[in-house]
Amino acid sequence: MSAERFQSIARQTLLRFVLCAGALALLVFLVSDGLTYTEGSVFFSWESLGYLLSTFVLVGGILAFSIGKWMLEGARRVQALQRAVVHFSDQHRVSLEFVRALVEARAARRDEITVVADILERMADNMERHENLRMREEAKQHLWSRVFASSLDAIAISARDRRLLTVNEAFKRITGYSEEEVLGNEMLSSTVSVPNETPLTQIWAAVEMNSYWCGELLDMRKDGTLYPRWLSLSVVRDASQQVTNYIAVFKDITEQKESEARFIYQANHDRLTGLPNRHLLQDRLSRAIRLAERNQNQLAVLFLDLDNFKWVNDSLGHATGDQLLISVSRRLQAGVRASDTVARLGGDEFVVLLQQPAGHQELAIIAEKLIEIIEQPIVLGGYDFHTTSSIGISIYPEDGIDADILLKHADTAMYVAKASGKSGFRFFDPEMNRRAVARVEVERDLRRAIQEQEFELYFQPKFCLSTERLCGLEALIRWQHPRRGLVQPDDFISVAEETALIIPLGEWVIRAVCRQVVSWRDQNLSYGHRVAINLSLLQVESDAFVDTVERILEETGAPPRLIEFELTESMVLRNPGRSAKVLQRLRKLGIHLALDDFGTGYSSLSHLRQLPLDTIKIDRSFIQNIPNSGEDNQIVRMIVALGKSAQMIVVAEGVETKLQKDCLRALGCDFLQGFLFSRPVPRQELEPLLLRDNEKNACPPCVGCQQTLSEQVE
Ligand SMILES: Nc1nc2c(ncn2[C@@H]2O[C@H](COP(=O)(O)O[C@H]3[C@@H](O)[C@H](n4cnc5c(=O)[nH]c(N)nc54)O[C@@H]3COP(=O)(O)O)[C@@H](O)[C@H]2O)c(=O)[nH]1
Repeated sequence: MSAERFQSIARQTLLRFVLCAGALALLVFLVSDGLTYTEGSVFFSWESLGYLLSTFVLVGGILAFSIGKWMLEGARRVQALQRAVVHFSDQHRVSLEFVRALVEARAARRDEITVVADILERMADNMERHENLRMREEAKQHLWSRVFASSLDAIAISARDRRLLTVNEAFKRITGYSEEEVLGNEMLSSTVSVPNETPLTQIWAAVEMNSYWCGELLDMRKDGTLYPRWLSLSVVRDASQQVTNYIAVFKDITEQKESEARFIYQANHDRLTGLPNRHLLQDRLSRAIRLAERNQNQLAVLFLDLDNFKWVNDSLGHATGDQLLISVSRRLQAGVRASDTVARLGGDEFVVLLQQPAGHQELAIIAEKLIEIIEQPIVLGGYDFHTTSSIGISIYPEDGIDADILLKHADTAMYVAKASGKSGFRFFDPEMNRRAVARVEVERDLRRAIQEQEFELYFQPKFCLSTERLCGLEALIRWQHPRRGLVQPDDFISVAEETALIIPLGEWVIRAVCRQVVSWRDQNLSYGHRVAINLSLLQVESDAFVDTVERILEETGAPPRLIEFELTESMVLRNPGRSAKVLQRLRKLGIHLALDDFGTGYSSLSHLRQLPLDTIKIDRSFIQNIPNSGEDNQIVRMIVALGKSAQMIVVAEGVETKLQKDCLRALGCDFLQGFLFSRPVPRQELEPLLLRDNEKNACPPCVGCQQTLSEQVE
């Protein structure tokens, strides 16, 4: 089709549309193959020109082509296309709505399609949209000014020279300055300091580079008071990326800082005493170590533990225990320099960190002083209360070069101080550490040994002085360690007691003895009156103890009269009221009760008389010095006399010489036990010594045996 013909068709169509449908514009395209347009033109009615020029003229033919192309495709897809929207993304984001689109195919020629677009209401829509946009813009401006005014955060806007142009209400409230007073001032001019001493120039450089900076600054109010503020500083740039303004948004973070400080304080201090806790102590100790390393100094860690705190807590209650801890913490603080640290690790454990001690001698003086000030009476619940403490000392660098090791070694030394009689102090030495490590191994092995039943009983005979015959046995535990061989009780009983493993271990001993006495009875083997079993404090204090004993007796069928329990004086005196009750119950079961190691606990026999005891065993320490020590002779004589007057059997333990034996005979002892007669021996060695015929070989009546014999007859 020629260009003239195309123009002519277009004009005719335009005319028809303008006349018939009030069309404002006409787009005419020539599509040669039914798909691709080859030519196009846009015609506008005179009425529409006023509106269209501003937008369409700019894009001219290209726009016409785009619209035409779209319409062609649209028309093909939806034959009856009535309504469609096309968006053109130019700067003004013009949206054209084609109200009606008609496709008119001129049948005469297949390659000739005239697309007529009737653009109606478009301009009115555009106008309305422009108006809406303007109003929205105004509303936005209004909203922004309200946000600016009512923001709780202070906002300050400066020009590109950083001189303030405007500030909001929050700014005035926080800083105390009016707008007039700060306009023209340089932004951030009231800053006093920046954490980490970052210079302001560095902050501005960061803003220039990243368009943003935020951080904490210390600022001065108009009244001269300082406050921390959290500030965000940003840059406004124009289209050519030139800085036009700076915006500072900040808030007063005093409260936030205070609550942060409170949180940090709580995380680092003991709630009860206000002393540094373990966490803070470790931090201070690590710093002190670094400093000492730099300055080639020493420092010392004193680990302090109260000797009877558990008793206070259990007997006088937790409130009293708390009072005691507060009082101790104050005394400790008063006892050292302000530059030293007193910390509470928990419970009754305190640590004193001493900077630059002069040496062992000075440390010993300080430790003694601390023990002494804690020993001063403390008024608890209206009463004067005395407490003692034990201290372990470790020194940097000789005992360790890191915080954990120094604390661990001071703790080990404290443990040794406590074990060697309490109310004292000890310096750490490597031997202590070796023992501590060995102790951990013993505990681990003991747990396994209890599972695997690696224990066995040895028996040490007791002899009657008047008849010189076997009159009883003491059962003594031994541990057949798979690696270490036979382990003596002194090497594991204390660990078992500390770890409470003595409860299952003690139960094993009682059960094993009960089974043994039944077995010997069944074999008609006589060992005298009974077999003694050593008890530990923890067993006696355990609520279930008497029930356990009763159950074992029932389970094994062992006659209670064949069993004797040995308790030490210190065990009984620890809680006399409770001990008396336990002993009464055991006595009621028919079990004999002996007081072991008598004479070491300074208890009066009159006190002990109130307990249902059958036997007292004079401690080996008195026996070993007789007959040479007149004093010990005297003590043994007295114990024998007191025991007799209380109708108790008196046993002397640790008899090693004939002289001792003769002396004890002269002093009137009933039974003797000791290496002179026999060491503890295993069952296999003992059994050949046991007598076959009960009747014939039983210990004949003697002063010491009267009581037991009468019971046997019963
Ligand atoms: N709670 C438990 N404690 C127990 C148990 N078995 C033993 N023990 C206690 O262990 C301590 C050490 O016991 P052991 O090594 O068996 O020593 C006993 C005797 O061998 C020793 N002894 C006896 N005669 C003499 C002597 O002439 N000289 C001398 N140097 N030592 C001698 O005394 C120990 C028995 O003492 P005691 O108990 O006071 O009668 C020891 O304290 C045991 O109590 C257990 O099963 N449970």
